[in-house]
Amino acid sequence: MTIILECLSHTPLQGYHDPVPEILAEVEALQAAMKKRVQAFDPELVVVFAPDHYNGFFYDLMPQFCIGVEATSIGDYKSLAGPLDVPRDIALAMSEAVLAADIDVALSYRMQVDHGFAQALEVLLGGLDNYPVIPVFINSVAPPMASCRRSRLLGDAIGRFLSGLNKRVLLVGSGGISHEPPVPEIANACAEVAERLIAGRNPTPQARAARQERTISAARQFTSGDSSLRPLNPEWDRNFLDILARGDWMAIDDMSNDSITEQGGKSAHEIRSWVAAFAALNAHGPYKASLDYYRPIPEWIAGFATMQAQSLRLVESVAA
Ligand SMILES: O=C(O)/C=C/c1cccc(O)c1O
Ligand SMILES: [Fe+2]
Repeated sequence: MTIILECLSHTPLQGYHDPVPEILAEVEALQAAMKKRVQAFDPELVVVFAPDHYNGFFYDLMPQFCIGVEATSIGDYKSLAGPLDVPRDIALAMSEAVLAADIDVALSYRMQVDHGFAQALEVLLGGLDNYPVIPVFINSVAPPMASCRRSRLLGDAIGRFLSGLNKRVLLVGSGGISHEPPVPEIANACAEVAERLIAGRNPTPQARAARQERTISAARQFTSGDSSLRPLNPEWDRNFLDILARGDWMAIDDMSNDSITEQGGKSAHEIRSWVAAFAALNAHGPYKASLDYYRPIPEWIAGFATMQAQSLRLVESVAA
């Protein structure tokens, strides 16, 4: 089995409210390089860890973790819509292995995913169904949330399962780092918004357009400095990325949910996708990681980063 990892921030604002052309070109070149790397690796299985933003998962029944046995992307903002090519038997076996490791993961035969999954799949794989993909949802916006430590344990259990497969596996983590887009919260929502958070599946095209317009206009205000949204936090971002590069799992376990919100913003909890992906890689043995890009991009409301990592076992076997 060979295994590599690619982690990346996502933002649905790409293509709606872009930074200056030099920065956009920088990110596009980076994304093209990631795609080329993945093509060269030619994965036989992709496991993607990502959050949802009240498009597929709602408070009518909000799991902390969910493995998709069948999944469709809804196509919010400019993200691709359509089915993912999920290898059902492997997804089921993975769920059993995770449950056997005492992580109570949910299972979905009709998972709906949004730009959190779809953007990463498009960037890395060139589409939603070009490779077999198992989507793993991690709750990152809907309090109460499980701890970062639990995401590490989820990733570890999945990594140990993957180690038993004789396949080339690509691990993907999509989300973060510091950012606080205008995602509503149930605690202080009016009845109409609360209903949307509890049971807002498949909104009307008008409701979807209004939501997207609110985010774009929030990004304009955020960029101009006239916003109550929590600012990006490059120092916190770099520290988190360094923790992952070093594999400092004690530091991960020490990250409280309150500290993540305070330092990184309400959507910084998406770092859980990175934590799970790195923990899955770590379950296979020591790894070597590199931070390929970091820049706070206010136009996208994103502490925007990409990292790649390889199992040292893979490096050794290639070098031998
Ligand atoms: O779901 C939305 O409407 C907005 C999500 C968003 C906005 C900005 C940065 C991100 O990472 C997001 O997921
Ligand atoms: Fe997000």
